[in-house]
Amino acid sequence: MSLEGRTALVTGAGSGIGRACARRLAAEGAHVVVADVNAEAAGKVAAEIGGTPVTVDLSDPEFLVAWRGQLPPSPDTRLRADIVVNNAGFQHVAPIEEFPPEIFSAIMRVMVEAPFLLARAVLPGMYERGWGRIVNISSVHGLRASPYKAAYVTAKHALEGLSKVIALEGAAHGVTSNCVNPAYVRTPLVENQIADQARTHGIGPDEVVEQIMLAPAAIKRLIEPDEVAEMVAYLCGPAGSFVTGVSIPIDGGWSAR
Ligand SMILES: NC(=O)c1ccc[n+]([C@@H]2O[C@H](COP(=O)([O-])OP(=O)(O)OC[C@H]3O[C@@H](n4cnc5c(N)ncnc54)[C@H](O)[C@@H]3O)[C@@H](O)[C@H]2O)c1
Repeated sequence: MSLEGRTALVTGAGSGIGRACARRLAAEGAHVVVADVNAEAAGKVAAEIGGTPVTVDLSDPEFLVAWRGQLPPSPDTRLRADIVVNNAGFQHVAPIEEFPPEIFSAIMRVMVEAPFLLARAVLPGMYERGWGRIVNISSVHGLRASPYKAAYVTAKHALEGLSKVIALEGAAHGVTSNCVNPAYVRTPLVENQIADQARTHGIGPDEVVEQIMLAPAAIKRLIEPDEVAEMVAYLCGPAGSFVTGVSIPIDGGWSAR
């Protein structure tokens, strides 16, 4: 129970990797604020782990106002968090010349601006208490590109930069900031991608996984959300206290090529 007494905000915690992170951090004793645009999903996960659900759309620049209104009253009006896991995200696949600009903007707001706004809100408190952990769920696409994922690749690369700047500014105040970079994780986001690609290429879902998704990886399987959550718990726990400003691939050897 290395995180007893800590409060962790996990965005997109209603599903997939975020849900696994929320459960894992709660198992370490943290009180978890389960934030998601999907109220039902946030409520379910929060009930499961004794956390606080927050319904929030991170594509709305005013999301912090909605967020504050749902948290239990605190003597401190600022957003209190010892740990932030920036996980919420989604993607859209299209060639650049057909990529809708409004979807590009929405992806940038959720995956780059929201982590920036959250950092602005929580860092002063972390600095005062001399302890904080920011973990950004980036991707292999934060380190390398794929065609047709302009917004996703751009957003993840930007998140890598933000994470390093926070690491440099936070170091003197006991705050670490890191990225975790998974390849394909078995979550609803990936299940949808498998179905889309099966339709596009006229092949079955198993062929999509084997022939397309796992092609660059050395270990030929999808990752489980708990395997990502384990790395997040490591970065937030005592063993991770000297690790900052890095990006850790969990990609079955993809980035070794
Ligand atoms: N699944 C993968 O293979 C994979 C690989 C690398 C990185 N990632 C990253 O991991 C993160 C989580 O992905 P996942 O696969 O668990 O996806 P998921 O679709 O299972 O879960 C994403 C969650 O984010 C929430 N969300 C989406 N838009 C939101 C918004 N505007 N405001 C608040 N919440 C919002 C959704 O409601 C959902 O609960 C994403 O940032 C994704 O880019 C996923």
